[in-house]
Formats: sequence, C-alpha cells, structure tokens
Amino acid sequence: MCSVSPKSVKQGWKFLVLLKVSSCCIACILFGLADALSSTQIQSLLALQKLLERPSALNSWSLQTDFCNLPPSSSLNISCSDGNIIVLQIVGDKISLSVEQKFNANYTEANVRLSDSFSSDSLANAILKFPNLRVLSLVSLGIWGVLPGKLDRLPSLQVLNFSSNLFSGSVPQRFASLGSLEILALDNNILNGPFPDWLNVLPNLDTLYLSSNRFVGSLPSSISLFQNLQSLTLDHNLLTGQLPSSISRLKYLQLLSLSENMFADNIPNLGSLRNLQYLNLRGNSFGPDFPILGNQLVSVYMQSNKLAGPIPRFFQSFYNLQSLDLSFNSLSGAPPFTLFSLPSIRLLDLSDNQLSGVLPYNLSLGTALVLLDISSNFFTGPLPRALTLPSSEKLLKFQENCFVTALQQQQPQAYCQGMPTLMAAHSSHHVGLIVGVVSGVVAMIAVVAILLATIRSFNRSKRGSSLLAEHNTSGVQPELLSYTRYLSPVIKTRMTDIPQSRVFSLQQLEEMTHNFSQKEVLGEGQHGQVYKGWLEDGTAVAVKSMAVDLRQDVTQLQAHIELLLKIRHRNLVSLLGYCLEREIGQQNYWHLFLVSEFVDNGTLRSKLAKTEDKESLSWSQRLDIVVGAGKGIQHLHSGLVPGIFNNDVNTTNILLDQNLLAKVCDFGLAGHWQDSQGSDGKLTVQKPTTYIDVNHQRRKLGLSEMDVYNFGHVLLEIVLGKPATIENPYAAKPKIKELELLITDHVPRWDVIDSAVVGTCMAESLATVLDIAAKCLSEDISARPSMEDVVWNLQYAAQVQENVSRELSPPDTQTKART
Ligand SMILES: Nc1ncnc2c1ncn2[C@@H]1O[C@H](COP(=O)(O)OP(=O)(O)OP(=O)(O)O)[C@@H](O)[C@H]1O
Repeated sequence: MCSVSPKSVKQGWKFLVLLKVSSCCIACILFGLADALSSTQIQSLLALQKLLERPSALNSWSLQTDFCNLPPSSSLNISCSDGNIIVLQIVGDKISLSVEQKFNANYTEANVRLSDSFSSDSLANAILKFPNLRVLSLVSLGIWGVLPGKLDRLPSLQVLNFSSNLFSGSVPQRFASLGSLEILALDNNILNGPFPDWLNVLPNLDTLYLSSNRFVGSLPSSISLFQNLQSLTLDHNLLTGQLPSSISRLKYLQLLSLSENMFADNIPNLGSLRNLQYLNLRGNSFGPDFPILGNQLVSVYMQSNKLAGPIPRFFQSFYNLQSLDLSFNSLSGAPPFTLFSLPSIRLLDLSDNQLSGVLPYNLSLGTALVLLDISSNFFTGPLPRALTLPSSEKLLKFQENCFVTALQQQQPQAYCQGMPTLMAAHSSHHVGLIVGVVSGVVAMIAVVAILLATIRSFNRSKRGSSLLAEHNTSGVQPELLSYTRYLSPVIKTRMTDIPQSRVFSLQQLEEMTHNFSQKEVLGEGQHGQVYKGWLEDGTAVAVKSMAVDLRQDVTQLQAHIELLLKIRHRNLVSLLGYCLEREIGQQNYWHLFLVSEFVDNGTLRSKLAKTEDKESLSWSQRLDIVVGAGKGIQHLHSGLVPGIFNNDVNTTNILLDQNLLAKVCDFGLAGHWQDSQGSDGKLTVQKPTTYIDVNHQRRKLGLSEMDVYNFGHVLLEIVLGKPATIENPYAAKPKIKELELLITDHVPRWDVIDSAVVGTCMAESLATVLDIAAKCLSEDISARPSMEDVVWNLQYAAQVQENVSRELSPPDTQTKART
C-alpha cells in the first residue's frame, strides 16, 4: 500500500487520489533506478509489444532497451522494484469511438481496434509475468475481447485502468479477489450486464469509473457497502429505476456522476453526503421533487431532468458552489435571488424552465460569475440593472423572457402572463380545466408558445448533449473535464493537463506577458501579434491580440468564444481563456485577446523550410503530421454540433510539439464571421454571412469545402517542401503551377518533389497523397472529399509507407511523429 505524507494530507482530500498514484509512482521510480529486469519480464514486455501491435509508445523496444530507466512520458511509464515491474502504464493512439459508434459501426479499422488475431487471454498471460504489479494502465490501445478474470492473480494490484478500449461482456466476479485494488477504471468500453456490486467486498476500493459502457438494470441498495468509495462515475450507460436511498450512506463520496442514463423518480436525500462536492445527474428523468443536498457542494449538474416546483431556498447557504446547472427542467416560481450573488458562483444556468416573477432591479451578481443564463423562462418586469451593463468578464443570457427591454429578443407580456399558470397546470394534468377559464386569445398564444418552447427545448437539449458528448477523447464527461482536480492521474493521462478556461483581465495579461514585451512576441499574423506568456502556475501560454470592430452585440462574440473554450481535441490548440477590452473613448472598437495552449516546436511551414542546421522532416513524419492535423479539422467539421467550418487552414496554423504532434490553431475565428479589414486595419467582426475562398477571392463557398480546399494546399506543401505557386491568382481560374506537374497518369514527377523525401518516399504512398490533394483542390466543389475521406486516405498512405519502412529498417531506429 502506498502511503501519503502527512503534509500532503493537510492539503485536503481533493489531491488524495492524485497523491496516491503519483506517490506510488515516485516511490517506485526511486526504488527502481538500479534495477535489472529479469529476462522473463523483458520477454513479456516484448510479447506485449507484439500483442499490442507496436503502438508508437512501444515502437522502439528491443532486447537492448533498459526498461526500468525509460524516461516517463504521457504515453509510457514503467517502474521496477527488485527486478520486477511494478508500474506499467501505456496510452495508445487508437481512435476512441462513442458508445453509439461502437454499437453501430463495423469497427474493424486498424486505427480503432487490434486485429482479429489479438487475444485478451494472451494479454493476461503476458501481464501475469509481472506478479508484483501495482499499477496497470492500458488505455486507448484498441484492446477487444472479454476482461480477463485471471488478473485476480495479481495480489498487489492497486490501480487497474482499461479506459477507452473495446472490452465487452461483464465485469468478472473474480475481480472481487483483487484485495489491494483502490482504483478501477473501465470507462469507455462496451461492457454490459448489471452494475458489478460484487466489487463492494474490496476494502480499499475508492474510485470506480464505469462511464460510457452498456451497463443495465438499477443500482442495488447494496451500493452502500462500497464503504470507502470516494468517486463513482456511471455516465452514459443504460441504467434505470430509482436511485437507492442507501446511496446516502456512502459517507466518503466526493464525486458522483450518473449523467445520461434512464434513472427516474425522486432523488433520495443526499444531504448526509457531507463530503460530496461534485454531483452530475444530467440527462435522466429525475423528479419531480428537488432533492435535499449538502451545502459543501462545489458543482451541481441536474439539467435535462423532470424537476418541477420552486428552486429550494437552501442554496443560499452554498458558499462553495461554483457551478449550478438546472436548465431544461420544469422549475417554476421565482428563484431565490441570493443564488445570483453566491460568493463562489461562476456558472449559473437556469435556462429553459418555467421560472417567473419580477427580478429586483438592483439584483446583484456574484463577483466570480462568468456565465449566467436565465433565458427561455417567463420573467417579467424591468431588466435588472446588472444585466444591462456591458461586461467583458461575464456572459449574460436572458433572451426569450418578457423583460421590458429592447435587449436580446423578448416575448410579448401575454406570453409570460398566461404561460406559467398554463405550463404548471399542464404538468399537473389539469390543462383542460384551466384552458376553460383562460381567454381564447391567451390560449392561442399559449398553444403556439408551447409548441415553440417544445421545439426550441428539444433542439437546444439535443444540441447541448451532442456538443457535450463528443469533443473529448477520454470518455469523461465534459463537466468532469472542466473539473480536473477531481480526476485521478489514471484518467488524466488521456488529457493534456490543460488548465481550466477563464476570463482574464487586461492587468493579468500584462503580468503574464511582461507588459506585452517585444521580447515575448512569438509572431505576427494578419490581425495582430502573438505573445508568449505564463499563467500563475508557470504554464506557458500564447496570447493573441486582435483589434475588433464590433458592429454586433458583444455578447454574440462572447457566446462564440465560450463555445470555442469548450473544444478539446489532441490535434487542436486548446483555447484557455480570453479578455475583451473596449478601447478607451471608442464605442465599437474592442481589443480581443485569446489565450491558448503554448505549442513549442514551431509551425509546419517553419519545419518544412530548408536550413542547414536542421534535418528535414521525413515522409513518414510529414504524413503523421497531416493525419493529425486532418483529424483535428475533421473533429471541427463533424465531431461538434454545430460544426465549425472555414478555419483558416494553412501550414502556419499547424503547430508542432516536441514529439511532432500536430495541433491546429486559429480555428473558429474566421468561419463564424466574415473578416474584412477596414481602411484603419481593424478586423471587422460581423454575423456569419458567406464564406470567401481565400485563394479564389471571388468564389462563394459554404461549410467544409473551403477547409478541404486549403488542406489540399497543405498536402501540396508537404510534397513540394514549400508552398505551391499560384499563377495569376486574380484570374478567373487561378492555376496551381505544380499540380499538373505532380501527377502524370498517376506517376509522380520526382523532379518537382521535395528532394529531402525523394528516395525514401514510397511511390504508392506519394500517389495516394497527390490523388487526394488533387481532389481537395478540385474546381468542382461537389467533387471535393470530406475531411473524413481525406484522413482515411492519408492514413492509408502512412500505412503503406510504414509497412515498407519497417521492412527496410530495424524497428528501434524508426522515429515517428504522433497523431
Ligand atoms: N498557440 C501557440 N503556441 C506557440 N506559438 C504560436 C501559437 N499561436 C501562434 N503562434 C506563433 O505566432 C505566429 C503568429 O500567429 P498568428 O496565428 O497570429 O498568425 P499566422 O498563423 O502566421 O497568420 P494568420 O494571421 O493568417 O493566421 C505563428 O506563426 C506561430 O509561430
């Protein structure tokens, strides 16, 4: 059992899980430094390399590898003690499908799962050669088959993490004899059967992650026997029935996440869970009564349920509450006004309910509040003053009420006066009686309004859940992602340790960038400079500054940025926060600063540029980079609802990290508004109108075609080693000089191809890339492929290249960029 130092304990429960595994690993690394591994264990590691079909993290392993002293990375961590492996953590790069995709798709593709010859039993046999194993974490490796029960022969196992694979069947009862187990993470597989309550005999189990599987049935009352449970996630399963009241006896529970199941009826009293800080019950049919909750909660997500009646007054003593989402329920009456000014509240979403009444004109908003949404309710009276003040730090949404204001679309008074009574009556099945006493005119308005509200509610909830369901590769709920301090390192390995997004003040940005010092300038684009900066915890960031002329409501811009802030994908540069500052004395001119993850190895264009002191990128590396960038853009097009298009795709917007992992930046900025530069050089940000092909200035393109076209240029650039030459760009049909030269009857013209790759690049691989590039650049817009097709073809080209390279060179000399 790994111990936690007294000092760490003082820091509080929230770091306990983190400390447990990391202290384990640190101890293991310290003890392991001088170890020599037995030859049986070396053979088993090599067997694993073969079984797992050489994921990039294990590609260089050979008999000569000093396994116990490999530097730990986010994809591989091995520790030894007394000649034994005690920690084995491998994170692969197989694409993580959603549960629905896993069921609907024929997922035989090599980038999703291991081949048919794989056997989970052989995997277990190889692992059992490490009898002292304490931490086993095999994530995103495409492992399929049943969970091997024989792993119960690992008596020291404390952490077992098989997240984001394709394990099927039920959780073996034999796991109940893993007496040392503390963390079990089986989320994002295709496991089925009932909730494995037999694990309640494990005395040390404190973390159980089972989200995104196909577990069925109800939660048994024996759940209370998980005596030491601190974190339980069961999101995205098929669980039904009532939550057992015995759940309130899990006295150590800190995190409970049951979203997107089919639970129903009233939620039991959770007030006795004195340690519970994170509660996510989103997307069930809980209700109608509002449950009793403990006032130590930090995050409460109960949106999209069937809660009715007033919002309880007890929230007024929730001093730690940071996020409260009660949207898409049937809550009615006036909300407690103190809710709006709770000291810690950052996100308050009460939208799409039946809340009514007049909010005080002097309603005060909490200083920490970043997002307030009370839209689509039945509020009347004057708009509280605090909601009328423009703020660059808060996003305030109040449309679709009956406030007396011209701001944000409001409904006529009759809509709100008739509706609360009617909707309340509707929910209590007395609609007929009430309709009889309400005038015909009001009834007509109400019927139309109900219809509109239902359609709107359906669309919004659908959009909301799809948006939330995708865009994370970890299988972890996005609310949970934003709450990373609760996540154990087991799950965190699937993320890139990205800090929470936030709104920055100008002063903070000045501190971060040393007063926007010229020394910190990373580069300059069309709209302004990009600076390097540092957050308080030392994390490096990029701060992009742009002058914007906002003819539209500033909240539209904020809403769009809030959307971009939620996007997380390993091939997209994460936006971490922003600052919107009005220019002094100017009505419409603002300065927008976007703070993003810092990517430290330059742009694809700079890496392709020839210099004497650096080696050129190999063809395989180029392919891995474009596959990665393609996946990022594909995610923007089809992984989000609504998709994000027109992303200014070019080789200066593809950044690379130290492992040559491609990350697309600057997405979502051009496509949603038409950019035009005024005579004063300011970027004018307007509502979406049309999309303009940057290469063919006259062309009007829609949706994804322009990104695909621009991606064609990226592909040409990796082939030529420099941007393609466009002859006469302003002609009716601008011509790309090299395009025809590149393919002559599908035979590449080696004389125009970048000399750095000639000789190592396989003709079939090159021809595949040229072929798909030509399609991307097709004059006929309808002939352009989707990003999905493009990525598929590029992966094929990479596979062809890799197969040949493997035959030509010994495995441990191959270096690959990660995708
Ligand atoms: N997140 C980041 N991490 C590291 N460097 C960055 C980051 N974002 C931008 N840069 C650097 O700043 C430079 C300027 O970026 P910017 O996006 O403003 O312009 P651009 O991509 O060169 O041109 P455009 O304005 O057409 O997009 C980039 O070329 C890159 O070197």
